[in-house]
Amino acid sequence: MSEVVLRLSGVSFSYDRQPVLEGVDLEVAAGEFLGLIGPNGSGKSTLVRLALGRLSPDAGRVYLFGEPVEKFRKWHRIGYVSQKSNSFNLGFPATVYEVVASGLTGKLGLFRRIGAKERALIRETLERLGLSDIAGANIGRLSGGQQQRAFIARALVSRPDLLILDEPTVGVDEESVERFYRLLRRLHREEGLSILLITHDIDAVVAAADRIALLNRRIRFYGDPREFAARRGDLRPAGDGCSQPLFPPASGEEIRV
Ligand SMILES: Nc1ncnc2c1ncn2[C@@H]1O[C@H](COP(=O)(O)OP(=O)(O)OP(=O)(O)O)[C@@H](O)[C@H]1O
Repeated sequence: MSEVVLRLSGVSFSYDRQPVLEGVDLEVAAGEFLGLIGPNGSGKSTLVRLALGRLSPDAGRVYLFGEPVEKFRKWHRIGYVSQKSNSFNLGFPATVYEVVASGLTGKLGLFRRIGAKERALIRETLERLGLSDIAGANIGRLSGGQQQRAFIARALVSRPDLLILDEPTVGVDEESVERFYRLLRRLHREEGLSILLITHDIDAVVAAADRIALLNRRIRFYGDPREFAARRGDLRPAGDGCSQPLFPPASGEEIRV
């Protein structure tokens, strides 16, 4: 049986008294690429915060690599690019190299210095993401696409087994978005990286992922991307009683939800 890198089992969560997630079951198997989609405010980022142990569920359990999240300590096994990375304190005078190096803090601890092994890891990661030529550039001066690659490089430098990306293509030009999906496919297919991608790029994620989860407080669909593509016009936001489909049928254009 293949390892499950992330499992949410019966997870419910409310902010104050407002329920945001109810009875969510979800897993990412080793080497799997799961696309998580859903309308604005449907609980996607909250699910990620629970998966990373930054919030505790009101009910249910979260496991990372088979361990309850509250006991999990091997954070270098997880690379995380948050929704806010692109607005990451861009006035801060950090170079691309320094941003990528900061991804090793979890592995090294805050006070251990970077040695030859770590420098090699950083160089290799910069190379892999096509950032070597701009390693010395100030992050604040780069294009959205270059910044995005720098944040992905920061998440990858500790050689994680699971990469979690929360809407990484927001504010990034079209060509960089295409390049981003090519990169994800390569990391997933050639390097066996497990990926949880939260996105509004439905067509792109349906084409790239192994499985799709559609969230709207509860999981509304969980399965094969081709089946999702065939059924997307029938999926309702609040179950069968609702007449409004959650997505229009595919039109060949990218549809934002
Ligand atoms: N810290 C918070 N305190 C109170 N309510 C919150 C907080 N964070 C999010 N919410 C609310 O919880 C609900 C789910 O938010 P969440 O950010 O998880 O959704 P999302 O699917 O990631 O949305 P989007 O696609 O817009 O990023 C929303 O109604 C949101 O307003």
